Amino acid sequence: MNESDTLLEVRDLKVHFTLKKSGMFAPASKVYAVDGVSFNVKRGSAYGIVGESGCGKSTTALALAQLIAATGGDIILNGTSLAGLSGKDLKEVRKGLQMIFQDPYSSLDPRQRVEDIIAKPMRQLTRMTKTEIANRVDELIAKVGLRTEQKKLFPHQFSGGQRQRIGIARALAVHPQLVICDEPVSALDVAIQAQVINLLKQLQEDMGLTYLFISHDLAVVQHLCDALSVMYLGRVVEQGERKELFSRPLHPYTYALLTADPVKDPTLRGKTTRLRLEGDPPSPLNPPPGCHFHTRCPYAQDICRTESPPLRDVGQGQHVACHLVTIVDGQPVSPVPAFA
Ligand SMILES: Nc1ncnc2c1ncn2[C@@H]1O[C@H](COP(=O)(O)OP(=O)(O)OP(=O)(O)O)[C@@H](O)[C@H]1O
Repeated sequence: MNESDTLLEVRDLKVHFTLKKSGMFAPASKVYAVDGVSFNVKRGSAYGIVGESGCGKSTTALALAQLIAATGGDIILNGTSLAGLSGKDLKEVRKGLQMIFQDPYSSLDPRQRVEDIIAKPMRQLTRMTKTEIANRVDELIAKVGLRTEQKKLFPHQFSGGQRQRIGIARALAVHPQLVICDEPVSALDVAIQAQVINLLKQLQEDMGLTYLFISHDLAVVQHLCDALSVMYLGRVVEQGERKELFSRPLHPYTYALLTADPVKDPTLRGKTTRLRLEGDPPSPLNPPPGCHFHTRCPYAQDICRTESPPLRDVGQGQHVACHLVTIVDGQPVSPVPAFA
């Protein structure tokens, strides 16, 4: 990949939350919400981050959007490290990183008209004139499929899908370099989900947008994303291009996610053996030693219980953090069965 193709580099990102002591002599405890996450996002692409609830997806998104502070690591946008930026420089970077949130009900100010909601980032972050802002509001409203006269309405006068369209227009208002979508459709009905996903795809084609797309739903990620990382308990367990990862998952956790609901993905019907995960993920307050997944992995060996597997390049852009994946004749061999 050419250097200039990379819009975002995330290097060893860590977000550890320190919890208040429960008593005077109790030790302070830490939540290892994001614990050394690295990935690259190509300009003009859609990059997915998937995993179960609590694996650290939203925390990663918030840290990237500079809405919470990272504990460690670096975020490099367009070749510029964001570590230690402040004041005007930080404001400029924030402009380039806009978010679309999960809940279109709570993410829009109920007291503001739609035109003011969409205009707000332009008023705060740019020097655009009133006329320029008004024209851009009209342009964005049309782009997301709403009618111009609807700009005078308040959020409660819209359906969930329409509100998410307003959230998308607001995120695009200041021409962001990266649009971070945190579960943008999971609060919507299935039929509306498809409409919003198609709108995001259309906008990407029309405007050359780059997305970071956070979702627990692999079907949505498969539809929209070019490459992805699979997270488990604060770490990336597997990453690669969509085609490789969906046709040949190597990590037992990725395999379990992909085969969890074979009926939902018709392309996998009849080709997979289901790997059912028992129990919930352990707490990020007290992650298990070694591979975090070993407590739920049917293939776990002694080494998995003691040594943390690094994320290794296994060819074709695929990376996996599993002791049990080996390379034979240049090809990765995994303990999970290959799809038929
Ligand atoms: N401000 C905070 N203080 C302490 N712990 C936090 C805080 N924010 C998140 N966490 C914890 O960090 C872990 C990761 O949370 P996060 O919301 O990033 O996960 P997620 O994968 O996005 O899950 P979900 O889809 O349910 O939001 C969870 O255990 C969560 O309880």
